[in-house]
Amino acid sequence: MERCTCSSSSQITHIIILMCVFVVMSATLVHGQGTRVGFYATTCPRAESIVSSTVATHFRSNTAIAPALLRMHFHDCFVRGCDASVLIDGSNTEKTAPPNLGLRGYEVIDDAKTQLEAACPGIVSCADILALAARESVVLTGGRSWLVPTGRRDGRVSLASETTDLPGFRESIDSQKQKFSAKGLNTQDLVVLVGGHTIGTTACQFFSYRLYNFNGTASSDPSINASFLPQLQALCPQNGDGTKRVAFDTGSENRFDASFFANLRNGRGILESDQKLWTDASTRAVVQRFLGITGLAAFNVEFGRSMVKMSNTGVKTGTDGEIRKICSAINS
Ligand code: HEM
Ligand SMILES: [Ca+2]
Ligand SMILES: [Ca+2]
Repeated sequence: MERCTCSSSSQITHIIILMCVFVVMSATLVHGQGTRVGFYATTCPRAESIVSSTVATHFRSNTAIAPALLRMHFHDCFVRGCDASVLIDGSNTEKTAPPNLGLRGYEVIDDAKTQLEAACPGIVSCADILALAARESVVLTGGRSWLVPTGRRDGRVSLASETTDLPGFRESIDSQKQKFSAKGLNTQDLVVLVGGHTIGTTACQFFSYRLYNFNGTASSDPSINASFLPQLQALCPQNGDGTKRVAFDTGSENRFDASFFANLRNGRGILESDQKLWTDASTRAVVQRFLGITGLAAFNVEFGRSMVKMSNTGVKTGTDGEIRKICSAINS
C-alpha cells in the first residue's frame, strides 16, 4: 500500500514537472525571447502601475515627455537590444553619440526606478521601465494600449560606436529597410513604427537642408508640398537657429493618430527619411493602409504589434545581464 502511494505520487511529480517544462517552453515560444506578459505579477505586482503613474505625473507638467520616452525606447532597442544600454552614463557611451544627443526624459526613468526600488528592491529592470514608459506615452497621447511582455534584464555595455545601427534622417528606403531587418523587423514594421512621428518634434538642423539649396540644386526638395514650403521656411529660416523645434505631424503633434500618414501623402513630411516612405512604392503601399476611415484603427492595432516585436529585439532574460540599482550606471 505504502509502495503504491509512493509510486503514484512520484508519477504525479513527474507529470507536474512535465507540465511546468511545457508551460515554460510555450511561453518562450510565444515571445521567442523569454519575456512574458505579467512577469512581475507576483514579484512586484505594482510594477506596471508605478511606471504608468510616474510617466503620467511628468506628462501633466510637460507633454513633450511622451514623444521623448517613445523615442528613447526605440534608440535603446536598436543598439544591443532592449537592455537599457542607452541610459548608461560615461565617456563614449551611447548617450554621447550624435543620434542620442537630443534624447530627453532620463529624469522620468530615474524617478520611476527610485519608486520601484522602494516598493520592490532589485526586481524591475531599467529595460522594462523603458518598454512600459513607451507604451504609457502612446496611451497618454490617445493611442491604443497593448500588453507589454516583461522580464528584460539590463546590459552592462554601452558603446557610442554601436549607435550606427540607428537609421539616419537622410537614409534611403533600402537602407532603412536593411537596418530594420537587421533587428527582425519587416517593411510593414518600419512604416508602422516610424508612424511614432505622429507625436513629437524635430530640431530644424535635421531638415532645413531640404528647404534651401537641396543637394546643390539652388532649390528645395521637390517632394515638399508647394504651399507647405513657405511655412517650413518661416519656421526654420536659412542660417537660423538649428535647435528650434518643429512638429513632425503638422496640426496633430500631441495626438497619437494617423494624421502623420495623411501628411506624408500630401507632401507634408518633415524628415527626408519620412517623406521617402511615400515616394517609394513599396513603403507607400503600407502608408496607404493607414489612410481613410479604417486607417486609424489599423494603425492602432499594428503599432502595438510592431512595438511588441521591436521591444523583444535582442533582449537579455533569465540569468543574462543584471537588474541595475540605478538606471544610469551598471552595478559595481
Ligand atoms: C528611419 C527611422 C527613423 C529616423 C531616421 C528617425 C529620426 C528622428 C529624428 C531626426 C528625430 C528628431 C530628433 C531631435 O530633433 O532631437 C526623431 C524624433 C523622434 N522619433 Fe524618430 N526616427 C526614426 C524612427 C522612429 C521610430 C521607430 C520611433 C518610435 C517607435 C521614433 C520616434 C520618434 C519620436 C517620438 C520623436 C520625437 C522626439 C521628441 O519630440 O522629443 N522614431 N526621429
Ligand atoms: Ca540597448
Ligand atoms: Ca498626430
